[in-house]
Amino acid sequence: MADKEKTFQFVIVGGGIAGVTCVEQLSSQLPSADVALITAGPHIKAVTNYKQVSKTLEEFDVEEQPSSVLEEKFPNLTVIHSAVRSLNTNSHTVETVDGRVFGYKNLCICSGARPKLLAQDNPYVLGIRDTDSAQEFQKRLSKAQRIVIVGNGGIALELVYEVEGCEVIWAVKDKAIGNTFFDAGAAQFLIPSLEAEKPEAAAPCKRPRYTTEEPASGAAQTFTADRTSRRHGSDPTEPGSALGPDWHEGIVLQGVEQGSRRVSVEYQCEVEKVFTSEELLNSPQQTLRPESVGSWPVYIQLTNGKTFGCDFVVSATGVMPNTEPFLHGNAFAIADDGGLQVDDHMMTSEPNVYAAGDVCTACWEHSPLWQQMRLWTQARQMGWYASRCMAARVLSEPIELDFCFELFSHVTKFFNYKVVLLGKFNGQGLGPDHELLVRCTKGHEYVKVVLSHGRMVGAVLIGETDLEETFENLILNQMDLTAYGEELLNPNIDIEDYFD
Ligand SMILES: Cc1cc2nc3c(=O)[nH]c(=O)nc-3n(C[C@H](O)[C@H](O)[C@H](O)COP(=O)(O)OP(=O)(O)OC[C@H]3O[C@@H](n4cnc5c(N)ncnc54)[C@H](O)[C@@H]3O)c2cc1C
Ligand SMILES: NC(=O)C1=CN([C@@H]2O[C@H](COP(=O)(O)OP(=O)(O)OC[C@H]3O[C@@H](n4cnc5c(N)ncnc54)[C@H](O)[C@@H]3O)[C@@H](O)[C@H]2O)C=CC1
Repeated sequence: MADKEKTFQFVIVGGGIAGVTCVEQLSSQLPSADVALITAGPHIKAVTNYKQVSKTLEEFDVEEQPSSVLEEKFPNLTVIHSAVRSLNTNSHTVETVDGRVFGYKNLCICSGARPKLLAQDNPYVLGIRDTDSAQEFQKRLSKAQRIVIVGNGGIALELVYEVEGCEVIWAVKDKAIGNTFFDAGAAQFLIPSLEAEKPEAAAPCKRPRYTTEEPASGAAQTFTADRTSRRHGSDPTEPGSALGPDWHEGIVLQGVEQGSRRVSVEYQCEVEKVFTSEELLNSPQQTLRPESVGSWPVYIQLTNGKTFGCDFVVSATGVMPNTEPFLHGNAFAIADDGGLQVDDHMMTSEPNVYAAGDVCTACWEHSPLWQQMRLWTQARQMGWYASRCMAARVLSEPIELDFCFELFSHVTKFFNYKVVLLGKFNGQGLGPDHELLVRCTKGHEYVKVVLSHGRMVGAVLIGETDLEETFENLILNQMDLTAYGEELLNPNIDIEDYFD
């Protein structure tokens, strides 16, 4: 191993939302500390226009910026453009792929996650994570007549709604769509949107997009995924930062045909096998051969006995934390989902090593109203809190678990509806010991409240319900709502006034 080039007080690995938030907060709190950000690509993801909407709900935009913007803002910061190849927690050093070695006093790993693909090396199976993979998807889609989307979470929900001019077969394991966010009732509310035309010219998105081209010096960038160039200087084998809210706005998700959306859902099935045309022709099991054999480049056999030919398969089947291979050789405690276990100070099992964002698994005793989901907001919150924990340790100050981990909250958009999820929105972990109240107006709104022992513990709000702040308060103050019964969702009562 080469000699140590320099030892920094803080080294942060990863230029996604978790790593960049961590760097910004550290540099603001400890302006004289020596901080290094090690990240593979030339760009970083920065949170802009941050707005605390209520006690726990937050909104912000995301900008992909050249890392020089960060260095100009924080003179104490050095950005090292290379991926980490290995970490040695005994010697407190990291080695980058370009052979340089840096020492650290405190390290925060924010290396994100990568798609957990159904078939790792199959060229016809794509995952979507960063700008490059989104571009590859768009390029392949533009020539496609039929694709199969496997998975029932965030990416699948976005794609089935957005893709046009191409037949989409959507294979889901469950009885209803969107299992990571919704119950069957909400799914039923949303399904008609798949058959309806997309509303004309959606309001222009205020969030800046992500780029693929070198910007004018110091400028933030715009995503134009019809360009085919790669991120300059980036290694295509290294994962870039994850896309985020509204990533698909501004890129054309259009297949080879004209016309609108055509989606058919295959419920309660998994993938048995993915075959190429040649493999099918050579298969001894004649029954596996669909009539179309030879006309598609790839075939997918589902556990419901059906086989579909298609141009390619999108594996939207969740993510795997990025710990391989650079953390090998250390004794990190790893959670069942593959994440680095962190305690309530975002510290891993290795001394002076913290982690934040998609790469980590929150292993402290959670508030009864919070759960981890690998989301943009949680990446920001964890990066921010990890930096505060590191600073508190250096300053020998006490620090308590941040309030943002009290209540799970997520605002997003699916099928052109605003979606707000609060607390145990799907009764997670409550067993049969809970009650649901639902109010639904077709095509307008879906409101579900989860009650446990008369107290509100979660809610799903789809549409412009304007209920999020009141419900957030009711969940946080754990008021006994037994006396209100179903009146709680009576549309003729102004609930905000009621609980004022
Ligand atoms: C298509 C898509 C849509 C999404 N939509 C939403 C949404 O609407 N709302 C929402 O809340 N969340 C959404 N998410 C999830 C959200 O984007 C992630 O949870 C979040 O960005 C994770 O941030 P992170 O900083 O932990 O990781 P990442 O953004 O993945 O950043 C990790 C960084 O680490 C770097 N890195 C990796 N390995 C190394 C290494 N060995 N050495 C150096 N650097 C390394 C990478 O280059 C990258 O810069 C979406 C995700 C995807 C893929
Ligand atoms: N609007 C939002 O909040 C969005 C959030 N995201 C986030 O981005 C990340 C990646 O998104 P997704 O890949 O959609 O992950 P996800 O975790 O949201 O969903 C994964 C889905 O794949 C299914 N699945 C897992 N293994 C499978 C298998 N072998 N066969 C069939 N189905 C399988 C799961 O049941 C689940 O429905 C997630 O962290 C997600 O939360 C992504 C898009 C939008």
